[in-house]
Amino acid sequence: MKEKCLFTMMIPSELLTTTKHDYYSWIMPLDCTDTPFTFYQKVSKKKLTPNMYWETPDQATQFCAWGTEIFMSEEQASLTAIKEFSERLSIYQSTTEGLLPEATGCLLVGGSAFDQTDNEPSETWGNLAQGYFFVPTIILTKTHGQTYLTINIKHDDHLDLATAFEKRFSQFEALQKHPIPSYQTDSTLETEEVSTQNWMSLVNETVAKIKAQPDLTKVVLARETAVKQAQAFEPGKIIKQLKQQQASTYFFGLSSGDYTFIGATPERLLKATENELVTASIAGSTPRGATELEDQKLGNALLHDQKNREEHLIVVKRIIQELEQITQTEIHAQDPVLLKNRDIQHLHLPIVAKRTNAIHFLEVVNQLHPTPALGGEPKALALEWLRQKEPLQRGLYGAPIGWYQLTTDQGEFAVGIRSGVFHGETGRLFAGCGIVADSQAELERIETKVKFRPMLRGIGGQLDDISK
Ligand SMILES: C=C(O[C@H]1C=CC=C(C(=O)O)[C@@H]1O)C(=O)O
Repeated sequence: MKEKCLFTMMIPSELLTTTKHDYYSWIMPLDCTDTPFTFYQKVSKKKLTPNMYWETPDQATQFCAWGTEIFMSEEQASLTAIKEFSERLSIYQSTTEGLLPEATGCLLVGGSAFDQTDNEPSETWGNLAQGYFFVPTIILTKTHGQTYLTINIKHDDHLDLATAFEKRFSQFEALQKHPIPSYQTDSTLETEEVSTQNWMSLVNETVAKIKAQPDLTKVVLARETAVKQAQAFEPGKIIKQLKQQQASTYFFGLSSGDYTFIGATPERLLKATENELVTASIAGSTPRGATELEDQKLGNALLHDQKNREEHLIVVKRIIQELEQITQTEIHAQDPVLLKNRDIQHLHLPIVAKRTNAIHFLEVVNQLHPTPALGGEPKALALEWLRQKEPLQRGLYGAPIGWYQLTTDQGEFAVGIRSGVFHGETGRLFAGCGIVADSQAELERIETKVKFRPMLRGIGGQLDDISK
């Protein structure tokens, strides 16, 4: 009882008297031994969904978000629909901070579908198939060394705000008291690359198409590995293993019901701050070497390889063209550098544009997605080819995943690659690669095999020889 009173007194008084907003958002700095990841493990183990975990490659920002009174799936989860939704909302926000810290407050979190016109029901993706976004009730964020708790309450005519905030805070405190879960050791994992021969035939067909139709220069083709084990996959355990095994990637997990999309992607789609739009071109790949010398040789060869440079330049040109159009300012392209992850190295070029005019962040995300690193060039022709020929359902694979701060029009989306979707004892991992006129099916098969590795490691799979 005493704790309750103390807590009620902490609620800023203006939050308790304000009315007529769609959302009431309270953001407070917190001294907390739990990290967003330890919290995520608890939330995920208790199957409190929807939930989302997010961590940036530099680890500067992490959050665990869960619970909701509003979620968007199916056609409501398209980038256009969530933009319209965000424009209608009126939010009252109370924070002791001057500026709202990153990934705190009234957020929309989640991911859109790769192809927002795909409305096939899906066993693989469940209700994530066409994208899934939610406004979380509780968010534990750690950003630039400080932890924050956000509680978001949706308006209701009969709402007693003090009671509503108290109830959420008690849920948060109850979870804090829970121990961090421990996990069973893995049971035997079965993995099967799906229809590899058909996929290689499609690579050959796509090369022939590109040669025959010179205005189509690149198509990114994806394939799947089916995975299965005796006990259900545990998202907290998978992300824990991913985090132990590699650095310098985003880590994300998005769950709705029994379906979870997980990944360790190196690729940023777009970060929007007040003054900048920050994106990157990542395309062109080679494996890591077994020794430092071999690694350097492979990296140098990649930097000077004409086919890979071309694949990369297609992405750079398109992103710059889109951003120049959006911001009405000129951007000068530099040469790419190497981005090295545990299993793979890429050609990488960060691209920064000034945020000059009142362009909606979600509109820029919509405009950029899919870049030619995931779709192809030109976008429309490549997507048409994929819709016609690619048999798998991409769902959220290769699509924007991240967070959007509704009160500031800022946020960050990564590209959902090096990823997989899990449901009970089964899962599907995805990997794709850019096909251009010079592509060879066998080399592309090997490249995608390397790209399955991060997630295979995360679920404790065997890593066989990439050439097999
Ligand atoms: C489509 C994927 O990677 C993209 C990102 C980086 C490099 C790529 C490449 O070299 O082909 C792909 O465009 C994937 O990992 O599933």
